[in-house]
Amino acid sequence: MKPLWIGTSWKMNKTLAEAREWTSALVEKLDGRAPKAVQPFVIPSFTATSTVAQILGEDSPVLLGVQNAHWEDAGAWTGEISVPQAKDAGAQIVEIGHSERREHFGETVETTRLKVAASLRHGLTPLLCIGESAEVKDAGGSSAFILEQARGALEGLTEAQLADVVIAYEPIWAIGEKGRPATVEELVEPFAALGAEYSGRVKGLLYGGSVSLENAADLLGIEHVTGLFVGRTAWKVEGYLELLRIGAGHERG
Ligand SMILES: O=C[C@H](O)COP(=O)(O)O
Repeated sequence: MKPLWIGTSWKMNKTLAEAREWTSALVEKLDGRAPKAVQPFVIPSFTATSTVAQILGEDSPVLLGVQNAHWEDAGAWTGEISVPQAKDAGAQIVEIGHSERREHFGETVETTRLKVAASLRHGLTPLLCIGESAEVKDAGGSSAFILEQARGALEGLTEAQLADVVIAYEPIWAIGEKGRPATVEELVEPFAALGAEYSGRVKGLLYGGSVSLENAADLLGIEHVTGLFVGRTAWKVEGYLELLRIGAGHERG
């Protein structure tokens, strides 16, 4: 049975002192072991990547990621970082295509495809985020929309490469302060569509968007869901540890 992936992106939050505090508390509580059948991961801001890597230490049960990386290995791309630089700083995961990057920073299906390929080329796990707007959902187009995003980004991969990819379905309407938590009923169909195409072929099919201590267990119970990608609830380490406990206690069919 593959582990449940339970992780957090800090988005544009946390000073180095805050990053140290969160990570040190996590390391102390985990004491070198991941909770049963759970793969924890954390995705800090770029500035904290190497600090978090040092605190996690070598052979940590917690994987480390970056929130974005360019598809070129180096060059005149002001403001960007490359996958080799992310790897050099200690990252094992590259988050790609979060809706905030698609909306505000011009991320497209084509750039997500290039970034997935670059991550795999350097042996890092692409964490591909997909998700539809409220307008697309209201028009009944959620599953078709997210499948198009996934297929576009993963086009041309071999089965072996696909097996290194993690997909996170994060409906835009469910993310952040302005989002509304999705009900289990609303997520069954999109996950059935994703599961029909990718279940068993990718490393994980995660759900993200207003995950809380109240809804986490129910979300993990949705067919084909094999993990959670969490923002606000995990930014306090106690919240993250509680989510890991919920994951460890989850009975899988
Ligand atoms: O990357 C995480 C997601 O965007 C979810 O954020 P949230 O849990 O604060 O809604």
